Amino acid sequence: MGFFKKIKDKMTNSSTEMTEKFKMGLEKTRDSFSGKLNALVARYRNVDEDFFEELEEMLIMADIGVNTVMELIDELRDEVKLRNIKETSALFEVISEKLVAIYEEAGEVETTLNINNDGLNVILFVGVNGVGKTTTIGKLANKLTKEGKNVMLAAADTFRAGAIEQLEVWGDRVGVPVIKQKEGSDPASVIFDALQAAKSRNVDVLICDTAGRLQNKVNLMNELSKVRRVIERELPNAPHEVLQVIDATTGQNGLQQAKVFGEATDVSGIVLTKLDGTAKGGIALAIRRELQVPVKLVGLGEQIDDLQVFDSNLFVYGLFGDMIDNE
Ligand SMILES: Nc1nc2c(ncn2[C@@H]2O[C@H](COP(=O)(O)OP(=O)(O)OP(=O)(O)O)[C@@H](O)[C@H]2O)c(=O)[nH]1
Repeated sequence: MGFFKKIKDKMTNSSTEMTEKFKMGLEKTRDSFSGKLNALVARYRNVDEDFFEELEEMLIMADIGVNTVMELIDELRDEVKLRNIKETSALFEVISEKLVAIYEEAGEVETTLNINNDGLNVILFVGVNGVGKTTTIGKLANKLTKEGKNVMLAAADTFRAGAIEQLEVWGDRVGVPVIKQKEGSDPASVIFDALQAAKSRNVDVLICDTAGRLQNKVNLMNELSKVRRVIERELPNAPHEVLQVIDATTGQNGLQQAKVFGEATDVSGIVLTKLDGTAKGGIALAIRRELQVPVKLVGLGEQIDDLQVFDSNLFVYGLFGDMIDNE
């Protein structure tokens, strides 16, 4: 069975709404990626070294990451020999298969959030300013509320002007309480208050916003480790998730940010926002491969329900679209 057919079969487990979101959210990447791939295949009928060189360049341009692309090209070369593939047009499916394999080989593919059904769960959000952190917290609060969870927000980004109010707007919109203090107060103290409130009000999920000052790594580390210490002391096994938000449109820069945050705190998952706003969606694969941290959620648009659980098969569907539809 061809790989596109396999993806199509696997997609039957996903709702049509989810499938559509991935297809629409990845439109820019698909137009660029599939468009270039089609042109390349039309130009080089036969698989040869020149073809591989251009393919390599094209994949690097899609932000898949140099190391990942090198591995991918090596594997493609092997596959071409093994299956005795002569025509470039036969490579679409092999490429899609390798993209999924690259993602899955990097480790466990568990992308669901670690949320237990009984007791309080704490999710800590980290990331630099402007990447879509507050918006993502709002969207996640909405998603969890819809799933029947009792959600609370902690406004521990006490540094950026307007951050507390912005979170409150989301709290009102979704209908969940926001625990806050005044601007400039100690984030760890806000988190402490929020934990007490969450415990006494039988909250299922406490989502904590934090400030993202990348300019000063020592401050960032101190702040995050203090916040963590408070959480760990007040609730064993918490935080259940530390999610770093990365803006997909910043490409390889986002990868650099992730490395700094990774040194400041243990990150359990990545939220990749604004995938709909970039033609370089390949960054999702680079992050997985180069950081060894799974992409757990993706932002595929500005609407409240545009935050989706990442799925490597749906991602590849987003990249190839009609080719898979027409299988
Ligand atoms: N198109 C698109 N826009 C998004 C997505 N996620 C967030 N945004 C937009 O990105 C902008 C910045 O988002 P914010 O949530 O304000 O940024 P932030 O990271 O909270 O900023 P800080 O609070 O400073 O960390 C907003 O205009 C959001 O609507 C997404 O997945 N797709």
